[in-house]
Amino acid sequence: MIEFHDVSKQYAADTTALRAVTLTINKGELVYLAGPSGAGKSTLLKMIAAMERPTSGKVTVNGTDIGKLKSAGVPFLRRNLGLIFQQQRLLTDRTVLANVMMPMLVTGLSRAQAEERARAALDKVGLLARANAQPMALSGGEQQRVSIARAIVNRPQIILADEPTANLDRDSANQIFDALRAFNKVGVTCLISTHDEHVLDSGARVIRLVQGQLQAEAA
Ligand SMILES: Nc1ncnc2c1ncn2[C@@H]1O[C@H](COP(=O)(O)OP(=O)(O)OP(=O)(O)O)[C@@H](O)[C@H]1O
Repeated sequence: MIEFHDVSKQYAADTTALRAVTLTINKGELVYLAGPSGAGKSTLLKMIAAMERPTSGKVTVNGTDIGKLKSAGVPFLRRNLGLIFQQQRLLTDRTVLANVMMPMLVTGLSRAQAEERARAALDKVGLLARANAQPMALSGGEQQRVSIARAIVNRPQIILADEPTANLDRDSANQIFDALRAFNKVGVTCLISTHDEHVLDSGARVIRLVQGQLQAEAA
């Protein structure tokens, strides 16, 4: 479903974010992407969403070659992706419910349908009772759960989460991981980056990057 073949990414002559990365993530897998700050985790995730292109090598997502994807094809690719990225903050002047409804209104779903699905998504992350709150009235962990609800409302096949527990305490982080694992259980492929390896569950598949290079996976 997601394949990297000998992928390198160079931002500038002296900045190489990924070096000859080859990996396959199958449908339905939950994979953690670990590694220190600057290791290339965000770059790898951005490539799957066509927010960055490989300098060399090939990235395919559901059979689509990201390097060859025209800009008109990007929305079609992203329709299958639930993105939880730091730069996609909640709109602070809208309610929690309005934030979660937004991606559906963009795709032309009726307000009534969008609201019904948004409420169901908020329920799944345990925040239905806060639907009418303003995001700033929520804790950091709650805001991140709203971001998860917003990412999953269009029923994506793949969730990409970039450091979804950054700046959260242990309990809040565990709630985030529980929510993501629940979506994985119903078949959504999840790729989650983190530099906090304490939160990884034993037995999970962990892909580790160091200075842009993939380390051998533990068997
Ligand atoms: N848009 C960009 N332009 C130039 N250099 C960049 C850009 N994005 C990332 N880099 C550089 O590429 C390298 C990898 O960055 P990346 O953000 O992928 O790492 P990361 O593992 O996600 O780090 P962090 O955990 O701090 O987010 C770093 O040296 C970074 O400075």
